[in-house]
Amino acid sequence: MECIASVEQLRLKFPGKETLLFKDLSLSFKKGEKVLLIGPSGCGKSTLLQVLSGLIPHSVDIPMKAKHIRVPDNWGYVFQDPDSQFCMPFVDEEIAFVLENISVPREQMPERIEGLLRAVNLQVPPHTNIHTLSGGMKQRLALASVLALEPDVLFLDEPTAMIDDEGTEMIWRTVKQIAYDKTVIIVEHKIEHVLDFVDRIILFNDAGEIVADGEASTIFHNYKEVIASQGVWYPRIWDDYKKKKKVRRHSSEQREVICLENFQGYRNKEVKIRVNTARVHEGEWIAVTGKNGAGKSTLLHALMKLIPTDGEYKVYGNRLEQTKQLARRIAFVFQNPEFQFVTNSVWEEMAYSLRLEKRTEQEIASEVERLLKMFHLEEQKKQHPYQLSMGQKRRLSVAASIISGQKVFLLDEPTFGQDAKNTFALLELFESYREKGAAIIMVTHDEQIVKHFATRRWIIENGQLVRDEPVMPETKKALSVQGGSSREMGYSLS
Ligand SMILES: Nc1ncnc2c1ncn2[C@@H]1O[C@H](COP(=O)(O)OP(=O)(O)OP(=O)(O)O)[C@@H](O)[C@H]1O
Ligand SMILES: Nc1ncnc2c1ncn2[C@@H]1O[C@H](COP(=O)(O)OP(=O)(O)OP(=O)(O)O)[C@@H](O)[C@H]1O
Repeated sequence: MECIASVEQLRLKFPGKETLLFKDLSLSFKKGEKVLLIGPSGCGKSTLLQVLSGLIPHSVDIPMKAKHIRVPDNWGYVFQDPDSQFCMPFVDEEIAFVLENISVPREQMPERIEGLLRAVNLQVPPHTNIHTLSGGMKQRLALASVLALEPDVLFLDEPTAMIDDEGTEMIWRTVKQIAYDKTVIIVEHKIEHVLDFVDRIILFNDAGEIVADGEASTIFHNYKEVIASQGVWYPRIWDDYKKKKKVRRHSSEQREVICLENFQGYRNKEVKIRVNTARVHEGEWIAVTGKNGAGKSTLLHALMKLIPTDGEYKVYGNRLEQTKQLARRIAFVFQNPEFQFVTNSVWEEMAYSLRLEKRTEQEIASEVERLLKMFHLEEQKKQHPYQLSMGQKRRLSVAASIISGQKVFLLDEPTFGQDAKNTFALLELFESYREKGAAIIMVTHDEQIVKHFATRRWIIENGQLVRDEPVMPETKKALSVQGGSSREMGYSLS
């Protein structure tokens, strides 16, 4: 079959880095092939997609060399971070911009735009400001605007990382229908949704080398050990994890941490989140779940007073009115890690809040180094936070928020875009804090995380906390009879 994209002996080195990311990497893709790229966080999956599409070096000037590169003529690219995708302020204008580029007559545009929004189930008026969309809504729009192009080759870089389960299923159904005869190259950690679609899977190791390349139907069988050793997701990984999961201990302390009564959060003077009554205690892990756009991030923003609020809200019995006061008690991880970064290097980002606390340089250095190691970011310490891979950005945002030692955590999808190794390590770190009495409120779309780690669940629907329930006790019972430790699986952060 005809080759549509390839690289031969690719060598690439990021400025300021001592080592090559790819050392003579050769790879080719056939027309119509559906390929999934998997590998640990930071191994180079996104970079490779950018080389294959020609974005590197044409739009992003990175020194590279290759004996030969074949870039397809007509391609579409869904970026890992939807915010970097958009060039217009409104939803309809964003898609119209793409349609204009492929010469669709103006009078046909409204119908085409509505059809595309339906295809990704983005239920907002077409002339909505993109800035007001939730993370998952933005990802739906990013995909709609790429589908509008009708490209021969689709590069999809974790296109559903922030999309709810139902939406993820629906979006892949749409891609499968629209792109059944196209070439599709996918990077995706949520592999279960694409396994029936892809023909071929390529596994990379930490050094950006190919360690397995084969048919999708056999690769997990033939290379199971090497796949597991790289710490990437594979089918039924949670079953293996459960077998080795250590016994969960419940904190005996039940001190009240957060109290909410008739609490509301506003955006543009409109109530966007309402909580009639809720309590959070030490030792609780609350999973906040709900569809894209339901109001989960808005709830966390309200709890940090990043948006106007009213009603009763106490933290350890105190009414704290300012974000600054709250931040001393509560570690907050934003949904988009980039919104959090305030300095020019990974090291400085980690040191930032310790400097505010006027810690000594020696204390800062020792704490920063300890966490860099724990979060697998040592090699990146001099890099600008924006130059990290998505998984690394996510880990930096978590590490920088928890470094001050608060005991209450508001976490907005802290594991999205992570490989398995780092996901389990992060979850276990939080679990160790919870066991010692911390309180965790965590937004997630991952039901496995809810089942295995949460003690309670808050369901958000249409801007309201509609259910507050304990997580199925039999799950916890099942877990507590399992022995072993996570360390045996190599999932520990430390
Ligand atoms: N502009 C840059 N300057 C220096 N290093 C960079 C730059 N961009 C990326 N890197 C490094 O290159 C490596 C590969 O990044 P890439 O985003 O391709 O990884 P990835 O496999 O897609 O990871 P993830 O699964 O975490 O998204 C990372 O270690 C990253 O820190
Ligand atoms: N900056 C903003 N200005 C106005 N409205 C906003 C803003 N950010 C979000 N919204 C709206 O508030 C509602 C809730 O959004 P929110 O981001 O809280 O959803 P979410 O449940 O976190 O979704 P997701 O799962 O996609 O992250 C949505 O209707 C969204 O369009």
